[in-house]
Amino acid sequence: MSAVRPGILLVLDGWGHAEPGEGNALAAADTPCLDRLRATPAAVLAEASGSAVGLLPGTVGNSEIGHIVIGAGRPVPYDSVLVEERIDDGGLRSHETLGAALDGLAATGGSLHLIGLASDGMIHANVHHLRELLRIAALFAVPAVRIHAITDGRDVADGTAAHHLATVEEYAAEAGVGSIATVIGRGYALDKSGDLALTERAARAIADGTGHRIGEPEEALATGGGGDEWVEPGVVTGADGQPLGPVRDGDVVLFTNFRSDRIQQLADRLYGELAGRGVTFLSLAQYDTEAPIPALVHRADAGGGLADRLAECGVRSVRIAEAEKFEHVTYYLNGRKAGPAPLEEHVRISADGRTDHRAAPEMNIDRVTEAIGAAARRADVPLVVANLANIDVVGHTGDYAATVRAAEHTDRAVAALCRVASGTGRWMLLVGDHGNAEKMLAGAGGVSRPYGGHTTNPVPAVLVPAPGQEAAQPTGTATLADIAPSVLSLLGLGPAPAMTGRALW
Ligand SMILES: O=C(O)[C@H](O)COP(=O)(O)O
Ligand SMILES: [Mn+2]
Ligand SMILES: [Mn+2]
Repeated sequence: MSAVRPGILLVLDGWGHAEPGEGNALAAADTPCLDRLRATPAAVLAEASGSAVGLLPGTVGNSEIGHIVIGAGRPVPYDSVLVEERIDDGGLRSHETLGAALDGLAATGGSLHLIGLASDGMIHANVHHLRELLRIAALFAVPAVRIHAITDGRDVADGTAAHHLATVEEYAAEAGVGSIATVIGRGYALDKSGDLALTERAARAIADGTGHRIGEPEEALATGGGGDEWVEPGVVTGADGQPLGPVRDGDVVLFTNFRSDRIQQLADRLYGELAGRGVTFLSLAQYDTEAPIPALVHRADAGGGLADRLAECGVRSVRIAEAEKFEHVTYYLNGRKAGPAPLEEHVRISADGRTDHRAAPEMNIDRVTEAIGAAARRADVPLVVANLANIDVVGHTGDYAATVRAAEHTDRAVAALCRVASGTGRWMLLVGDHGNAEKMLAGAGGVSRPYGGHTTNPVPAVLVPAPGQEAAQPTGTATLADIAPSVLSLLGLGPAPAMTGRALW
């Protein structure tokens, strides 16, 4: 252990790279420390999207796959890709569990309820997967398919929900089956903060048709004063004036999101109410729900990475992030293994109740910075791993000015942490997990709209050497898969056998 050279791995969430220009909040921000670090020879750009990290080519990065790959030291086929593969090889059409559930509906005259985010944001869901599920329902002659469409405005530009609802309707017309039964903003349906009152609004609309009544799905959008994300749960009524889609005993509910974190609160809530009434539950990909919901597509193994190697070498680490990104520096970075690995300590900086990140772009960065400092000062902790959430979380609001301020708060924190690192004899490795705030405008049809989503841009990665340490200049193309081998090498340890990335410094 004495040979281990202590360090800090600091993930700046949503820290992407793009040339300065309109909508680049990171380039516009006054960030003297980050600018200085990025100008050193130890700075490099790393691929953080598409096939470099295990996504389909050209797909924007996200926090889950970003942290999974940072920890695994290799690209890991993401759930979205595995779903696409099962669509392409016919595995979904011939899936036994799905087939049995749909055959059951054909026999009883029940309904299939498809619940998921209706956009092509490719972070939580892809509306094209819904197209395949509608086609399968038609093949099985399912009598009725009710679509519970969750509007986005976060992974895609705000104001595009009408377009995505039209796509869903087009797919239903093409398959000859399926009607939109509810339209619900993701703020309600995909809450992950534990605000069960929001989930309840979504669950009531889906389960028993309680909510604002509408004749056509598009009418729901008029309530979105807070944008597509906050469309009030709208319940479509049929010719008889009754809600089209309450879930009846014996129906089948299939969640179409491939990413678990934001749908699982709703999935657990609906399961709790409906599973006892003979409703069958399925999910397109594997979820981390408490409810035992069978998945149609299973996850790739993401183990054998940094956490396993640290445990094997007896190296203690402390993981620190605020609530929004806590799972990322623990569960995802550890290859989706729950609970702390041996010799691992977790520090979760709880949210302070301020939910408008535009008004408080500093979030809890001071408390996170203090916690990193406290861990770094401990001689028994060779590795501190932390996430600074501001750039990504504030970036998601689509508010350019607030995001500039988030970057400036981040710069101030990084400057303080450089002093901590040097004062405690540590190296510090900074890396983004995907792009976000370097692109705050997105154009379609000649119109630029505020954009709070992620990007395909590379991310900066930079080593701040420990006092007296030489930092080599990295060569070749870097990716997030190179971070775990780099961290191990900086600690003075070799990579894990499953890692395909390489040490950059
Ligand atoms: O869930 C969210 O907040 C966004 O859709 C994706 O952001 P994340 O990948 O950074 O969590
Ligand atoms: Mn992220
Ligand atoms: Mn994000």
